[in-house]
Amino acid sequence: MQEKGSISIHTENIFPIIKKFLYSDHEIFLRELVSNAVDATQKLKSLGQLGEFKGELGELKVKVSVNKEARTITISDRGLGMTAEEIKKYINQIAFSGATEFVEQYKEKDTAAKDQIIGQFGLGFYSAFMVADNVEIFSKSYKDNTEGAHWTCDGSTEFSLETTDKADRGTDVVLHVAADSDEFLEPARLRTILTKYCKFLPIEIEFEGEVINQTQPIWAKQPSELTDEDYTKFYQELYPFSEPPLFWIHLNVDYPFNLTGILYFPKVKDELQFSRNKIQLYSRQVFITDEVKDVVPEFLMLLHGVIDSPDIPLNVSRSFLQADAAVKKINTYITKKVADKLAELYRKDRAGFEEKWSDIGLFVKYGMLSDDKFYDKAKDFVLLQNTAGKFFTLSEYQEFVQANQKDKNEQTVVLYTTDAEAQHGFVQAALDRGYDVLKLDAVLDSHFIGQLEQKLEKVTFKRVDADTIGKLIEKEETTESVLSDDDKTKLQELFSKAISNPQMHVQVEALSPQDAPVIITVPEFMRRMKDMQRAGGGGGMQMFGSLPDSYTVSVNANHPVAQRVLSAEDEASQKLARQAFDLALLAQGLLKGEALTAFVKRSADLLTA
Ligand SMILES: Nc1ncnc2c1ncn2[C@@H]1O[C@H](COP(=O)(O)OP(=O)(O)OP(=O)(O)O)[C@@H](O)[C@H]1O
Repeated sequence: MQEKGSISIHTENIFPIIKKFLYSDHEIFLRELVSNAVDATQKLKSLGQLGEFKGELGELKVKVSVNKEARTITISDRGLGMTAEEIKKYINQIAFSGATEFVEQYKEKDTAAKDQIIGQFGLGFYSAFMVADNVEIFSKSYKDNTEGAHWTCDGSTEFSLETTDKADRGTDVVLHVAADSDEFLEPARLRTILTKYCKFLPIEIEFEGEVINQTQPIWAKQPSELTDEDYTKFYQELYPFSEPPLFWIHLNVDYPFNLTGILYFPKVKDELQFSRNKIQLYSRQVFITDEVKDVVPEFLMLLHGVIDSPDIPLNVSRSFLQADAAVKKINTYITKKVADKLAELYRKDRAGFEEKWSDIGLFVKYGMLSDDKFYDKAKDFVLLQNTAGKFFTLSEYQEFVQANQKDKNEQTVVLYTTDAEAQHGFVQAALDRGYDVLKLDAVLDSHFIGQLEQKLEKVTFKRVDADTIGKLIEKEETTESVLSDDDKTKLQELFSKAISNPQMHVQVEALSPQDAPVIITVPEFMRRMKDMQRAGGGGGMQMFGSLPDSYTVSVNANHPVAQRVLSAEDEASQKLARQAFDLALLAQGLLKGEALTAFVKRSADLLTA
């Protein structure tokens, strides 16, 4: 039998179009052809199990070979094969109908829309023409009494089909590599492509006498069959030379969508660094991409591992993915699983959970900020740590501080430091008062504070240096001033003059005599505004500006220094005031440059006076 025919495409020259516009992704032809071979093999295995195929399965490897001289790449399987009729139906009609549809839609669109369309088609068999100018199929069906078939197509819409002597069941696809695709004749290149896409295919793939894949990756197994070692070993295989993961989650669901996978929590410490160890996306063990944006919620992109789902549409553009219902469900499912796993770790091993907190805190806070459902779960296990190193949950902490840190308006004031070293004086003052101070010094903490204030009732956060200790948490009782109102005004004027900086707002306050003579603070509100401005990219100038616009300088009316400044002679009084102010700057880490030099000199003078 010999037949010539025309593939039912009504558009001329579709191959040049496709070839040109899919250029960047040419290598996927191998993934498509090898997965077709694997599918055909698996179908035969199923037929065997169903009793519809009674012959010997024999060795079922898929073999990939390359012949540089002959300029061919051959993909051979011992799967169910195709008769000539089936080739006409499956290759000429099915495989090429995708192409026709593609070109039809493609013709009318502008460039941006074209990019989107390209993404929407599974290329399948047809992608062979991205690298070959002639493709042959030699196939023999598993069915009894069928003849081998030989199909040839040169990339035009013409094909030829004839019978052939093929002894063995299965299909050989032979690509005659085009002149512009020489790279694919390099065995090293092919090996790289195979390891990228086919490393976990369920049927053995042989290349240059070696099996290149693991047919049973651990995510396809039951968690009960696996040990911790299996999980960490697999992690090392995925990401060689990486630090071992903290823990992992084995995903396994088959309704209402199908999904398996393993997500690993890496050690991330306190950085929002997007790692190179990305989550890999598979569909039935075929690698698809490691661009999992939209499939995995953004805050979980810091995780590592694999996700395998036949329900994730392949070769689709981003906007398509975002709208896809299955993808949305997968997203929700993964978020829930991660929250459940964290809750379980917290419940079962609180000490271990606290130990890992510096690594997982970031995920948890990021998750709470970006997903309300996650917030609802995580609010019970998110941890706060105080300056003494003790951990609390949100409710434990509120309970812990509420007796002491309620202000006169019944607001619980949570005190925190963003840098326990630099703010040491203020932290100490708060602790001396019997208050507790939290360490909130991580990347996302300023946002996290904002969220907690919104969600928790009657709770406000204040950084320890937001005010003088007496006013940080305002109580009913007030300390009496030993100074008269006149003296207070005079003191205020003396200090303003000595400081002579419009950014410094001097006020005289009745603090405890044990407090410092002068204290510089930045009101919480003001500082947050500044932080926001900075985060919003206020430009390099603001980034490196050493002072915020406004500081509060509280002069302690009850400190002996106040009396001395008031009673000293003009020049000596100014010197004292400046010295007291510089001390306050020093405590805030703000004394620098010329001012610091002057301070050191003045201190020496005062010591010898
Ligand atoms: N090696 C093979 N052995 C047997 N049948 C094959 C083989 N390769 C392709 N086919 C048949 O040709 C059809 C078309 O293949 P093609 O790869 O274009 O699309 P597909 O595999 O159905 O979908 P996809 O776009 O996901 O690859 C297949 O469905 C299958 O029936």
